[in-house]
Amino acid sequence: MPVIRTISKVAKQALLSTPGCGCQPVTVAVRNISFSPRQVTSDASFHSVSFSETDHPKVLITGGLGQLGVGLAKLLRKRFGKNNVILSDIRKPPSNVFHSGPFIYSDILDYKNLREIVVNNRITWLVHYSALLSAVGEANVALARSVNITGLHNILDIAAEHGLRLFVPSTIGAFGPSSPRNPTPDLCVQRPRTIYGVSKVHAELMGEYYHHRYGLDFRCLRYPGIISADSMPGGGTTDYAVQIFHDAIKKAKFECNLRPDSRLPMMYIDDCLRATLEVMEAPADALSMRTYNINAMSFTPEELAQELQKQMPELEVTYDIDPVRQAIADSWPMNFDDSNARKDWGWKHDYDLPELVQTMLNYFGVETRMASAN
Ligand SMILES: NC(=O)C1=CN([C@@H]2O[C@H](COP(=O)(O)OP(=O)(O)OC[C@H]3O[C@@H](n4cnc5c(N)ncnc54)[C@H](O)[C@@H]3O)[C@@H](O)[C@H]2O)C=CC1
Ligand SMILES: CC(=O)[C@H](N)C(=O)O
Repeated sequence: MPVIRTISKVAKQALLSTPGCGCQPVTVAVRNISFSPRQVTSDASFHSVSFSETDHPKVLITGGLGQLGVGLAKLLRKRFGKNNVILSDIRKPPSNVFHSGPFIYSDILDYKNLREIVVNNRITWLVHYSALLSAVGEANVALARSVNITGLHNILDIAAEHGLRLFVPSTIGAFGPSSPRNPTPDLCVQRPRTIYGVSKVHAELMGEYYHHRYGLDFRCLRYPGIISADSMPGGGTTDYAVQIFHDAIKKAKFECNLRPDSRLPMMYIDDCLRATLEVMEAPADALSMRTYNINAMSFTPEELAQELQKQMPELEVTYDIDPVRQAIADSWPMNFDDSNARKDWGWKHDYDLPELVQTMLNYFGVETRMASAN
């Protein structure tokens, strides 16, 4: 078993050369030692795509047809050029998305297909958005485990083999009932009670392990619940904060599936996508950690409804609690401490609750006027 012997020899040397007490991270760059974290045949060799900081990155976004991917592709294409950002998913793209830039089929559970896409397109940045979210994950644990954990393993191995910069989002859902909830710092107890949360803690730890062990340029932000106007959420606990706008506009009525006092951290999508670009562009030496909380605002359904009612006094909100979502919300952070992101790479949000509500209503107002003009 020549490959395995070589690996253990290199690993041993790396461990032995660790200075001091051995508590320093062992950084072994994949490209320097020609082995991959995945078991490979002895004649395989890996070449990282050399990415000079003056070049534009070539970006692949997985799970790109969900709530966040299309918006991120738009932002990155503005910055790096249309053809340098490839959206991928297992679903069929709507025609406006298909015609707005490169789109490719990619199932993250198909390792060979993923590797082919990375190689053929000379990908240098990978944004890994594929996932099953909290409520959908509880309804289908086996699939969530497979997509969120097995899929992540494929992504990590491919990113390490090809020297990619890898972004994987985590979430407020990576914390649980034994975490401090108000506020929740970056480093504290993480014992989530959902398969979604467990898979995200796994992603944080595996990404950081690959960073220390193989030199993978892993970057991770824990997103709050994200609110967007032109894309719908994919089955999470914070979805109510998007749905309320749609129902307010359509029917002036909204039935909320969380208790009126369920406080959760939230963020407008533009802040979330900008944070993602900013942390991806941050110089490595600015990052004292590889996983950061980011925050903007925290509110309850009642507070969101009151802010909306300032502009739409006719809006009626009732409550019909979904016990699964409520139990999840009760175990998540109420306020998020993102002081490390602010200190290390200058994170600053633009939208608080009043600006969020105004921006969402403006968006729908424009749409309504356009619809009635047609
Ligand atoms: N939207 C939010 O409020 C938050 C999102 N995040 C994270 O951000 C990322 C993106 O979130 P959203 O866009 O909201 O998710 P979403 O649920 O809207 O979209 C996920 C996408 O993954 C795709 N997918 C599922 N199985 C796949 C597979 N086998 N191969 C390839 N793609 C597959 C789905 O088709 C879907 O388009 C996720 O990792 C999520 O955990 C984190 C915190 C908050
Ligand atoms: C906060 C999240 O991760 C997501 N929106 C969910 O509610 O599952």
